[in-house]
Amino acid sequence: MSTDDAHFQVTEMPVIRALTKAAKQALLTPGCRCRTAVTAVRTISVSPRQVTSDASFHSVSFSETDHPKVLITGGLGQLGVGLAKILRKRFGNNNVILSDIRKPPSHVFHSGPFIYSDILDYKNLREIVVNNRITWLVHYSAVLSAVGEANVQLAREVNITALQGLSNSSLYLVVFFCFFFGLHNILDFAAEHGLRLFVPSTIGAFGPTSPRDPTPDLCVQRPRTIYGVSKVHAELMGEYYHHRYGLDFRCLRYPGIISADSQPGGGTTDYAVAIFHDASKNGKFECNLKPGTRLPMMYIDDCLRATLEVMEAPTEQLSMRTYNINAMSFSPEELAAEVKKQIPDFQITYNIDHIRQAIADSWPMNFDDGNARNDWGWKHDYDLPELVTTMLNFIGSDSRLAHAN
Ligand SMILES: NC(=O)C1=CN([C@@H]2O[C@H](COP(=O)(O)OP(=O)(O)OC[C@H]3O[C@@H](n4cnc5c(N)ncnc54)[C@H](O)[C@@H]3O)[C@@H](O)[C@H]2O)C=CC1
Ligand SMILES: CC(=O)[C@H](N)C(=O)O
Repeated sequence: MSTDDAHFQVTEMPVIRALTKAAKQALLTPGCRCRTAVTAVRTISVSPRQVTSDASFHSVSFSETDHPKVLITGGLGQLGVGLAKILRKRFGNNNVILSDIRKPPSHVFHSGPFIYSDILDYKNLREIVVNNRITWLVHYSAVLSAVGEANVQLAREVNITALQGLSNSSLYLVVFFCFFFGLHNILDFAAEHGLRLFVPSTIGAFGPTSPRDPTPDLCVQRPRTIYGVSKVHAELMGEYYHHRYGLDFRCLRYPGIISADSQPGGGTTDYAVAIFHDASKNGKFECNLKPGTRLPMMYIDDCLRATLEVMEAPTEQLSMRTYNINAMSFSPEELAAEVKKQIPDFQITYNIDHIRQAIADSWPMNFDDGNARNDWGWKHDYDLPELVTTMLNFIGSDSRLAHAN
């Protein structure tokens, strides 16, 4: 026996035995999340398809004329605060709850309901959904592509699993026994409570063997990042729950999203946000992708409007449950040329981040969103010139305001 094997036997086997025993007991113990998950899945396996239409199965009654009551998870990232703003405008301030595991800045905290919610904690999520009579769930929590490659374990936990702080061998075992899945938590109680569930996917759900110019909705999906793998998993699980249990699952594959007043959370397309801040402040930018790297992109207002539109689309208009959406495609050199039109002295240099470059080289260059346009009328407002003008105006006026204060 090698030293490593001996070490494994001494340190890991008792852990595995103890976990096996605990997991078996837990499955038989009322009140355990493991049992709850099993119960939830069993319950929904005879519903909502098989119950009669007048059966009072769901705890939430939701007529189409009511405003939805929305919970946004992972809401303090690049997209959540903006989404809460447009949903609150439409449905009323108190009907949209923003949640995250981070402390909100004071302007967010005072702009409407905010609640702590860790998507890894099934009981906490369930309480929030029940106590607030949530009818729409927007599941934004995620670890993005570049951060995910730097920390695969974290990406796997947040994007797929809900286990923390366990060694790999015990991790697999407990996952197997206990069904403690983050996304699966969400799917289970979304189905159980009849929620409309939105989970965003990404251009990163495709890989080097997908057609890249353009990439259609349905084609080979073999991503090479943990982020992409977790998003394909979410697409497939959501669609499976839709077909199997009638879950109202809706999913858009977003391109890289560009925003002025919120920072991106560690993705491959982040350069397309940073360039505007650096151009505005210093007149120069060091780009971490090669000049010709073309990727699909979208201004945040288009992205958030698309999200609201697909959530409001009548079911009969949705021939699919996962749609590509797109607005434009450009490379760093094309973006720099457009910025230069407004800041003539602007200079771009290149210092390639090889991990991000490899990711970008495996992603779509152009995104075919014809199905979204045909089915529910998707139409973008911002092309490259409008994007650049809007971003520079916003950042310019913001920094002028900061200087004045
Ligand atoms: N921003 C973009 O360019 C794109 C975003 N998307 C998707 O849209 C969604 C939102 O994206 P962003 O706002 O950019 O992400 P982000 O990375 O900026 O924010 C993610 C948020 O999730 C939170 N979070 C992490 N672990 C959590 C946990 N255990 N429980 C609850 N919250 C947790 C973080 O605190 C963070 O505020 C993500 O699912 C992302 O994959 C898809 C394509 C493009
Ligand atoms: C396109 C995305 O999903 C995100 N912005 C990333 O670059 O990881």
